[in-house]
Amino acid sequence: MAKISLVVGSVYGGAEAVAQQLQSALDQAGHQASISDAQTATSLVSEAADAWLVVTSTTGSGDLPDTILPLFLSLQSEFPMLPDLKYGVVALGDSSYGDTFCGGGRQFGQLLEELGAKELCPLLTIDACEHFDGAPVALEWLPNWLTQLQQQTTKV
Ligand SMILES: Cc1cc2nc3c(=O)[nH]c(=O)nc-3n(C[C@H](O)[C@H](O)[C@H](O)COP(=O)(O)O)c2cc1C
Repeated sequence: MAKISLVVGSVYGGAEAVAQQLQSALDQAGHQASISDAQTATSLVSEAADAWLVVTSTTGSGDLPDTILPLFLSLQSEFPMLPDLKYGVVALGDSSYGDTFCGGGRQFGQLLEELGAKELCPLLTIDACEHFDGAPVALEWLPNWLTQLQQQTTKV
């Protein structure tokens, strides 16, 4: 059983709905998952999760939504090193935006990498051009992420 904090960035609710479905699936799999309301690095780190699952859309031109931006900026300025943390990123975007496709999720993943956290699976992109509902795509990706989490947390 792992403790997992879901970190969500959403403008219109799509990423939030995906995060809720992931939380239910994680709970059903016997993990302790919660959607974090942390706005600062300190409060998120104090949740003492084994893993963070970032679920965020992109707004503007490759930017993070306002619901997750304060946390991102706080992590960037406090810069806590997180070598024991595992993470995954589920990035919602729209490929018609070209170069900035899923830029928000990519920025968050890049920052976590710089903080020394370990990415369990390559970032998942969910393209609004292809999927009206992103939840099935995320739920299909989740088991592999969980397998990696289990393997990494049982390693000595
Ligand atoms: C004003 C606006 C700007 C957007 N900019 C981008 C972008 O730069 N890159 C991208 O991949 N998607 C972009 N999107 C698409 C959204 O990220 C996508 O529709 C996502 O599924 C919305 O999720 P949400 O409901 O959680 O906000 C933009 C959407 C809007 C409305």
